[in-house]
Amino acid sequence: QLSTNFYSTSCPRAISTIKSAVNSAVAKEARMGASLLRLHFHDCFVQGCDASVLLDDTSGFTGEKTAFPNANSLRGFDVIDTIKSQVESLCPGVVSCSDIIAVAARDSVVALGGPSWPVQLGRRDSTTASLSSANSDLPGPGSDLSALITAFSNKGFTANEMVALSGSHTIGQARCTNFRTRIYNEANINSTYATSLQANCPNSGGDDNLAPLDTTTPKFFDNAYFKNLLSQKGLLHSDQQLFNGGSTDSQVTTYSNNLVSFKTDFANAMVKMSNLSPLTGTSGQIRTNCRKVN
Ligand code: HEM
Repeated sequence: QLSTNFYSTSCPRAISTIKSAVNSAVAKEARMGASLLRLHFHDCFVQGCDASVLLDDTSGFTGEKTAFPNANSLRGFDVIDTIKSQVESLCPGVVSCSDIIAVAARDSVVALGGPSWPVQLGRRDSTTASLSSANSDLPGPGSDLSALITAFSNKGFTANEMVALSGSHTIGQARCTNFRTRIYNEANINSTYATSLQANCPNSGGDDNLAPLDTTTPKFFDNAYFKNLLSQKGLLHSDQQLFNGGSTDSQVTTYSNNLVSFKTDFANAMVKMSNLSPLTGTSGQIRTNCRKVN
């Protein structure tokens, strides 16, 4: 039901407006590209790509922003607000918040040197959100390979697609609280790498101190993430699980040697992720303000 030309008559400048805004946000801060990509993932894995992740908590409504994977972690809400107000002034009540996130995620990857993909459009926005689904459906950084495979399989993805999508961690940052156990207690980590991370992630305190998920080129969407895994330089426990003597090792090796095959598989998996259970037709609504139900 979605189509790439959904707004071509109702809001012809919507897509170029989103792209310009993403390009300027990424030019200002490269990490914002990573944050917008992650926002799309955390939207789509919880109730489908319906912008449920954008809804603010109020006294009578609990959204997803305080879920463990999101709280003090998800970013990019202001950029989405800016884009939304620009497209609202062009075409009031036409462009959904969920479509804005989907296009912004694609444009972010392109801005950082990654592949492009066609974004199907026509998603509508939810009137609900689910804190409990956000807590249960988004995989955590302590997950083992089997848990990662299951979390993605629950959303219809193969293990191969899970590995390709994990290549997102070639950009962006993580907080100390999410990799502390790994750098102090795990054996399958490069010891020089672990020691260097410990300087900015003490045994206690500094929970929000950041380190790049890709230690070599964190502002560039390439295959360095997979190369790092071969030398046990995955930042998160879950990252290194993809190359730890298990069934996904060979795919990691392939991606580390073949940038084109990673980019192709990543783009295809993103198309699939972007299409997770959209609201269409008369379901949901086009929110005026992405942070609240009309
Ligand atoms: C395979 C399971 C995954 C796990 C366990 C996981 C976990 C995490 C964690 C813990 C962080 C750091 C958050 C923080 O410290 O505040 C992170 C960051 C990030 N994740 Fe994932 N993630 C996974 C898959 C994905 C997927 C599928 C995507 C996108 C399609 C993605 C995109 C990102 C990006 C771009 C960042 C950096 C965000 C920023 O710098 O603001 N991740 N992830």
